[in-house]
Amino acid sequence: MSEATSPRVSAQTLKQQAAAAAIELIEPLLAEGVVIGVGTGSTADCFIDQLAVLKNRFRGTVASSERSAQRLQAAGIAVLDLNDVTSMPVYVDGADEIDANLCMIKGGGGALTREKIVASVAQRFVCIADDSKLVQRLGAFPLPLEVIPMARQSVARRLQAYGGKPVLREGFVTDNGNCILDVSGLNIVSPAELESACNNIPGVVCCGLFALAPARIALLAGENGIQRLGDATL
Ligand SMILES: O=C(CO)[C@H](O)[C@H](O)COP(=O)(O)O
Repeated sequence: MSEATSPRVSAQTLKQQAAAAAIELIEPLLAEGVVIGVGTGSTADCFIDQLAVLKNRFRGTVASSERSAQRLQAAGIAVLDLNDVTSMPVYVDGADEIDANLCMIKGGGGALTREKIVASVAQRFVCIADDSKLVQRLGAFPLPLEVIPMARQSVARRLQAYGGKPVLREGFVTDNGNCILDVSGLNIVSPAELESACNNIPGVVCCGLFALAPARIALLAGENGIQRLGDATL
């Protein structure tokens, strides 16, 4: 890459900046008894690392993956079973793509099902990412679907009927013991309609579209600072 086109700020720094913006946003919510939902991925890792400083100011977390649970525990942050938690004020996670309506494609790390479950219990989803994740239309990133292994071929045929090109994520097993199909070539005109359609395919455990319940706030870090989309207040 030439000097003229090389970014001034590294991708890792942008992720840390997005995570820091989320910490600043949620800090007023922290109190004894409060549980925070925590996502999965390299940006969520930055959030976990920064949340560790505040670990004595809230009850604990629910993690969206074994990977995040391990990182939280290593940081000394309590990890709770979702079955022991009735409410969470916020869920913080990254995304593979996000559009202006705060609909997302998630699941690049394969944790989409637990991410959607934990997010569904939280009152609001705060998406943190570098601004390269902001797209005009979702779908350049292959859409991940978690699928029951016995149904991977039948699900793949149904996705082909939608114009998709499903590829099995080789050698990958989700935390729930299932496989992932990464589907490219989809023309995602209506993310919510496609999410509903995928949800209705027998054998699909979870679709990586988060459009029926999009993020409420996105904090996108770029060379010129944090771009905030969505609700004006938390
Ligand atoms: O959905 C996810 C994991 O299943 C992640 O949120 C998504 O892949 C973004 O990850 P990263 O922050 O590493 O770019």
